[in-house]
Amino acid sequence: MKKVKVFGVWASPYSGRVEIALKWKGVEYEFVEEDLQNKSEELLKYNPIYKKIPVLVHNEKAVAESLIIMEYIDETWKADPIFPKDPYERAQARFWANFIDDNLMPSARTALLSTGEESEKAITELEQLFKVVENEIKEKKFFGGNNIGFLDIVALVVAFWIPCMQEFTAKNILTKEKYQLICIWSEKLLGCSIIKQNLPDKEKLREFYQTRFAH
Ligand SMILES: N[C@@H](CCC(=O)N[C@@H](CS)C(=O)NCC(=O)O)C(=O)O
Repeated sequence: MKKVKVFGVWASPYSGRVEIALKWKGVEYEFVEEDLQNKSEELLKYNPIYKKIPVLVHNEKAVAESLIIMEYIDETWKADPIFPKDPYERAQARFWANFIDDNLMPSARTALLSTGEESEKAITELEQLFKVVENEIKEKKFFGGNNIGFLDIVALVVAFWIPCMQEFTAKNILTKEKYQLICIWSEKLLGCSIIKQNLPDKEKLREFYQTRFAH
């Protein structure tokens, strides 16, 4: 039995980022696919508070919450660090990761998955949030500077999942015309082999969203 297990859902950007961090480090792991409509006893045991994926189990000890799991991975397997060395830069990376998860993701979910006034309002909000991200990227190649790191992996949701969802829902919010720097960064990130090889299949993802979020 492998000593590292990830409880996740193949289509989830949260478990996706944990898998990419493990691949980045070359850590072998077993992926346990969860059915969120019928959560396993193990998931409930390992994450009794939130009952959510992803959960990383290392030597029978469980760590929940994707951002915390990524920190744990970086501290446990030290080669090829994903966090910046400098404490200030590390603090900034955590700040922007929380911004993405607490502000951008909920807003994108409502903008893309709801309809009518609720969606319109969320689209306006999301456009403002994209402007903030665009301003943060500026001339950097990646979020953390010249190399892909923690924040780029977290922000993959902007480079991959949101564009897929836009395509599936025919809502064109994140465009090259409006957010040139985000789109240039996205292309570079998606061109990186570890990232490219570990993203879900787009057609499979489309089917997943169609069945899961059909109105
Ligand atoms: N803040 C959590 C969010 C994870 C999350 O939202 N997971 C969803 C799937 S994408 C989940 O497990 N949902 C099940 C539920 O809410 O019951 C993290 O970063 O790990």
